[in-house]
Amino acid sequence: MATRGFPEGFAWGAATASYQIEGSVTADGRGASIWDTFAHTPGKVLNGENGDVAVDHYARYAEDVALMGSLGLNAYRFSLSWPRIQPGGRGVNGAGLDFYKRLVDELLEQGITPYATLYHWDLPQELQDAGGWPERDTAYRFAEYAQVAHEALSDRVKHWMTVNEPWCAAFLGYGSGDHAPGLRSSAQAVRAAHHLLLAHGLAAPLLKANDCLVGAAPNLYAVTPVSDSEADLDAARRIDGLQNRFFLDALLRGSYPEDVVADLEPFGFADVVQPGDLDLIGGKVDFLGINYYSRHTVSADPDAAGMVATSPFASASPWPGAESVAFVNAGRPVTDMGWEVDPGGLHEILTRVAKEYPSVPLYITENGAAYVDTVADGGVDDQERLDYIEAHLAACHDAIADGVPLKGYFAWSFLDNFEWGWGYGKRFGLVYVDYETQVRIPKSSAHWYGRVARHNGLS
Ligand SMILES: N#[N+]C[C@@H]1[C@@H](O)[C@H](O)[C@@H](O)[C@@H]2O[C@H]12
Repeated sequence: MATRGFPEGFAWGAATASYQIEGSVTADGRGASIWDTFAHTPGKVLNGENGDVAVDHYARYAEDVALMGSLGLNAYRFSLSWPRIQPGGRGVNGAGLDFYKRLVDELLEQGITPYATLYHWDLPQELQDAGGWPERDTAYRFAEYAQVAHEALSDRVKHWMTVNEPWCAAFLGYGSGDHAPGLRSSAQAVRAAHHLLLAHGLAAPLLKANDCLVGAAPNLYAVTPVSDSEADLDAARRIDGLQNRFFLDALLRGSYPEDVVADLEPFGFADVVQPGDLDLIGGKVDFLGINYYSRHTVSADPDAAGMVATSPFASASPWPGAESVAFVNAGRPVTDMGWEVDPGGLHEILTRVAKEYPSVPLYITENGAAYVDTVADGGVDDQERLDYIEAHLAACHDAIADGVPLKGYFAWSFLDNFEWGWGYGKRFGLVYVDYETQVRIPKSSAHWYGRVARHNGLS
């Protein structure tokens, strides 16, 4: 019995993404994505690993959904592979859509509510060849893709997210180059950031048809200066602006923060936004997803590279707006990613968003931790990951008690999977995957989380 109960109907889920788990990258007409190209480029992914096989979810989806059901999850967040549905970024590949129809039918059969993300970074390569996200037309191609997917699935999928972590897609993909397509241009990065939001704005009205709800899933961080010096306070303002307020204001208010626009002026940002764009972008969500992992603790440092470890090859070039900002460790325990464990930061983000952007239902669309896992006696005892999730769920419970309209939580991730630049070197899953045999082993955190879901709360 839960002593710290959550609201009735709370969504207890786990999250994944297409390129990270599916594999079968040429099956049934799938085209190449920028991550196929990037991962096959030497020096971009640890040990030269890629998502060609991943964890074979395209073939094993029924087994994986059955495992979700047996554990007790009532929701599942997954992403659609754009190049599986539109191989060259245009048209319709029925065989690609059929996979997602099969997947959704398995979920519904298990009583699991599907939450579909349209863009989790696997842009069709042909659209990148035509300019990618810095090119305004890509936003219109996305809206067409969204229409195709929605027409095929909206009879069964009622929760849609347009873009996952547009900050990563823009600033790591086009700014630092640590993510696909691996370009390093601040001007391109800020263009990409706006066009990802424009893509959301163009698609959102289309996705509401057929009684559907639409959201987006930005990655938000609590941000703290190392001191109250003017320089450190400004460093925190800049990072909070670019990481959080740029996306929250656009999505929820239909505006960009003036200070952030000024910070981005050197990169030509003012030329990117066309009249009417922000009216298209703002106020379209029925809910907001929040991906939360940790807090940024920052200081002003003219010699700083301004990067958080997002890949083993983290470049020295800062993402736009992070010049002369150092990201420091404040002494908290860290996960295998080197990210500080700070559940208080999640409570801070939730209560801040609820206060500053009121009346928007919220979901934690990603939260979780990488730790080194070891199989022993046929099981995996991942107490650190369990403790991480429990502490963050306790922060969610406190936030709800403080009036935050939190409707669900998705652990990242259901399965160990391809962790972008880290390849298979970082395990975030509730379920362990033996990458040689593809055998799944629910970790102790999976069994515990399933009990939390079934009891709708923490003990
Ligand atoms: N790194 N890391 C883990 C996790 C990544 O695997 C997801 O694909 C992203 O949405 C987000 O960055 C978070």
